[in-house]
Amino acid sequence: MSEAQELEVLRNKIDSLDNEIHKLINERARCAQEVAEVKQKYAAPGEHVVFYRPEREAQVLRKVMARNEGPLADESMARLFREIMSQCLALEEPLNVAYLGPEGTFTQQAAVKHFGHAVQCAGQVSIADVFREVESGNANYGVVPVENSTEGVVTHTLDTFVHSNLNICGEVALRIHHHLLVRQDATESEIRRIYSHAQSLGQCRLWLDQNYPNVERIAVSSNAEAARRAALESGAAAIASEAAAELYDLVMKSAKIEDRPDNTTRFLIIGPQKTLSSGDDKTSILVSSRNQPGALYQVLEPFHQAGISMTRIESRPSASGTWNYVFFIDFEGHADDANIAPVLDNLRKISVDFKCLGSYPKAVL
Ligand SMILES: O=C(O)C(=O)C[C@]1(C(=O)O)C=C[C@@H](O)C=C1
Repeated sequence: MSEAQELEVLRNKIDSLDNEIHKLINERARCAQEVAEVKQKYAAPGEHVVFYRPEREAQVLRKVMARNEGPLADESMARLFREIMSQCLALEEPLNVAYLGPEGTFTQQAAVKHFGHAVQCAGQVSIADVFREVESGNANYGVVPVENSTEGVVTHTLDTFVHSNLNICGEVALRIHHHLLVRQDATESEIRRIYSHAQSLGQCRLWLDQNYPNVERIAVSSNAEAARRAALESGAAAIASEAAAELYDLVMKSAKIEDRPDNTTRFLIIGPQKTLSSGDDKTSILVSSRNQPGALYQVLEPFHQAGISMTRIESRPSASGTWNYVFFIDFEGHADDANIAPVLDNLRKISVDFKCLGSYPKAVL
């Protein structure tokens, strides 16, 4: 057989497989529409029907990864299913997602990674605005950064939870690569200012000390804003993502300049609903205690007793006079789990204030 003939045989096979896949995807979409009807049928009169089910989505993606035999990588296959589910959910209910903008931020990438491309994303100017959009019902869900492996916690996000009634219903981890971006017409000697978000300047501190020790570093509200300025001002550069480079027509002068190659940011999905157990979950709580000897020990000891694995603890000074410290604690498991519910009940009793910020599936992708 000639090359053309061999290709024709294989392409015919691909065409017929595509046909099958196409039919199956639409069959799946019709099923999702039926799921939506069932959800509506069983909702109480006037009840807000919740179409988005993070626990089910996590289970679907975990199953995809577990049964995958290749040659496609587990993660690549899960990303394909992520998109299929995103489109199926959009048939049930088109979602609006507020994220810490503007367009081109890592938070936007996190939103797309978590929800897929079938949601309507709206960039907000601050973390507080993301919370407000969801609280007012303008957006169904919100996405905010919460911690970075190099720079630590995003204090703004934690502090906003203190006065918010929203729940955490998901998490996303994103590997963060920073690039030094300049205008197409820029030359080395022309860089006099480098713009970026304070967190990103921190994540590239050593690289900047080595390569641009005498250049002014200016913290701005987001990396995308930094890119926007670098595009407008001569003598300016930005530390930002590849997406921001494309958006603002900048070129990458130096790529992957983050000090630590494993630089990762964790984002939270916030929404009005509580999430059911997916079988592999995390819970975030906020606990305040008095400034007295043994207070922190009292908070932590029940976790140890119950064999609950803590993944993070963060303390923040209390804004009100009544709280001396606020502890933000993440641990493995769901608030409804038999070994966890009594620990939370106990904490509720012994703390000055206590809030369960939400139980949610561990990030799959
Ligand atoms: O199982 C459901 O509840 C569905 O709505 C179906 C489906 C899916 O496409 O698999 C879609 C949206 C939900 O967020 C979860 C899963």
